[in-house]
Amino acid sequence: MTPSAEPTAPWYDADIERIILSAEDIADKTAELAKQIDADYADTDGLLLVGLFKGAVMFMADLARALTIPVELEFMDLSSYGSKATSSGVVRVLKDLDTDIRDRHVLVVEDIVDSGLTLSWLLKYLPSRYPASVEVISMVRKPKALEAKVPVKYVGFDVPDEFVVGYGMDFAERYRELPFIGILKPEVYES
Ligand SMILES: O=P(O)(O)OC[C@H]1O[C@H](OP(=O)(O)OP(=O)(O)O)[C@H](O)[C@@H]1O
Ligand code: HPA
Ligand SMILES: [Mg+2]
Repeated sequence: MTPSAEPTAPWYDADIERIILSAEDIADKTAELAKQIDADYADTDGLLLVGLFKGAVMFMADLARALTIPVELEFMDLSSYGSKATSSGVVRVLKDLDTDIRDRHVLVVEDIVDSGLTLSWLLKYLPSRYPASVEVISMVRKPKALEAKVPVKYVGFDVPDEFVVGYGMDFAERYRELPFIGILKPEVYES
């Protein structure tokens, strides 16, 4: 599909190499994952969704509305990328949890798992707060995360090892609002 086939943000066409997941692909997958999660947590008193700023905001909003079990929304802000296209390798906590997660069923919501560094750090940190359980959902996953064996229970799509943007994902804070997920032209982040 060419970028201009999506009825939005034509001013970004020049920067997007190709769309890999349309808004419809994303919505269909969200509904499918929500159904699975509804069933998996049917016998619990509900879920605490922990979204990571800022990338997971779109997925968090859509997933929360697609689920039928009771959910509460919580956000953390961890950063390892800054304005670059490669991870700095160091995870910084910019905003911690505001609530006590003890005995709660936690589902970490991510837009993307790439090197797996952010998630590996978080999965070591959260057990220190004694949740009843911790699982992870991510709309997309890169091959490096698969190799690193980061435990992502619910995965929307496996995507190629290229820099992707849209549906919450940015490059230098741009492109998050695109309703689709596309590959950013390398000349945009190499320049
Ligand atoms: O698996 P990793 O290699 O750690 O990369 C994935 C993380 O990187 C991005 O966040 P970023 O730190 O760029 O912040 P943002 O969500 O505000 O864009 C993305 O939203 C994930 O949280
Ligand atoms: O490919 C990516 N795109 C946007 N943000 C990211 N954070 C890690 N990998 C990516
Ligand atoms: Mg980012």
